[in-house]
Amino acid sequence: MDRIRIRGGNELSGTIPISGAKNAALPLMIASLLTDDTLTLENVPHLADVEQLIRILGNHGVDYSVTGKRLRQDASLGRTIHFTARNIVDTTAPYELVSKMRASFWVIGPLLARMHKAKVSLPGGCAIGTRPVDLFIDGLRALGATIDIEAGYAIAEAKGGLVGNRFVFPKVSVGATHVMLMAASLAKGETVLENAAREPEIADLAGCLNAMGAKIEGAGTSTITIQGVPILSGARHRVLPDRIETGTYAMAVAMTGGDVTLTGTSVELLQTALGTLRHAGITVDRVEDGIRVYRNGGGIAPVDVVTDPYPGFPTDLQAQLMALMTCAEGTSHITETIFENRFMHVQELARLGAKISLSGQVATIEGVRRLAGAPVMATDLRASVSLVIAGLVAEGETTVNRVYHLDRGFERLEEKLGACGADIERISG
Ligand SMILES: CC(=O)N[C@H]1[C@@H](OP(=O)(O)OP(=O)(O)OC[C@H]2O[C@@H](n3ccc(=O)[nH]c3=O)[C@H](O)[C@@H]2O)O[C@H](CO)[C@@H](O)[C@@H]1O
Ligand SMILES: C=C(OP(=O)(O)O)C(=O)O
Repeated sequence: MDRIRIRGGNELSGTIPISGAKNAALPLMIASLLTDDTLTLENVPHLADVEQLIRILGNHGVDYSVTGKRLRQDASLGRTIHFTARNIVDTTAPYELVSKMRASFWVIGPLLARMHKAKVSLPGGCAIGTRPVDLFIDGLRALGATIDIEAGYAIAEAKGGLVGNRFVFPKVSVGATHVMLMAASLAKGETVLENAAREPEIADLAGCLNAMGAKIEGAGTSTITIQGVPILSGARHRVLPDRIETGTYAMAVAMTGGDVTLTGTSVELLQTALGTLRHAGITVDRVEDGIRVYRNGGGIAPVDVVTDPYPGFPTDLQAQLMALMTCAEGTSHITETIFENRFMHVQELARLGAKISLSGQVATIEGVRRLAGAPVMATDLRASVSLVIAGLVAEGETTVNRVYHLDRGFERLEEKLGACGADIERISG
């Protein structure tokens, strides 16, 4: 199993190219199931989750081909992948494939819409909470599907096809909003989604679906209206930049000090998180094609943050912010409101000398003068990268084990950080 070894103490300076967003690429790839034409996606990141979803889609009959690989020697590769679901050969998404990744459950939407049936294993993904699927089921039922849960599978049918309806999400859900967008695009008549997720990845999917011929208005707001169409065509769409990767590297620079420009990304995608960094005393500037982040000399000020659905502070940056706050000059509080079990990095950060106490969903972080390197274990995707951030300033050597979590969501992390001066390497085997 690969490990990442870091020797802490180096400032970061230089340029980090930001990849396409994992959490946009996944639903966009799944949207290829909605048409027998070719959906071409540009700027697709090279990640374990993307490769796994290619396997899942392949099982349903989606062919793919890759172009635009390794055009440049820097890390901003952004592959172009062409997906064609000429015939859906299987409407079952088996446990062996789906259990590895939460988003794979989302195939239920397009399969139901196009094939009027689907049998999909209940999902896996990061163990950050119970992560039920009730909202998906209630939403699809509102569009006329019958759904039973049997032996770990959701078995769904929509004889005669899905029919548009009004659906009010009782709770904001990114995944359920993605699925309802895809399903309603091929339903008969109008669907109105209320209390929909507003994440940029939702608007990205809607933009792609509209390019395929869907009629969606309001994506990016909490009310989305979809006029169903009988058929969708192919399209070409560029995956939006990864705001979580952007925020992660911004926090890494905040942690080490130095001066880094994050390219191919935009401040608009993560205003709240960048605002938090400014409160912490970090300078964040909009520059052409990206964001410049620097901290020269000054300390890190403590902050109080609550995670929230977009446009709030993202739960996917909570662990990274906590790593940063371990070195703040004072006490910070971070409240996690999205997932009930997303503090697994706390005990690993403590191995490096962090002082963090937990009370329910609130973490209190008392800044310390120094962290010291140690072996640590990645427990989930964002938790793993928080350990890398801490390792960048910890004195001595930090080894992050179970790097496969990192590979789900960070493209060429050690290369990107290494190019900016970090002493970081991957140890294979
Ligand atoms: C691949 C992807 O894009 N993953 C992101 C997506 O996950 P995901 O789409 O799984 O997250 P959701 O927005 O659905 O989850 C939000 C909350 O709703 C709950 N819930 C969700 C569905 C449901 O049927 N019932 C229910 O109770 C969840 O347990 C959680 O407490 O959004 C999360 C919240 O921004 C991010 O952390 C994940 O990185
Ligand atoms: C939690 C995440 O992913 P997933 O929803 O696929 O588990 C994440 O991207 O941080």
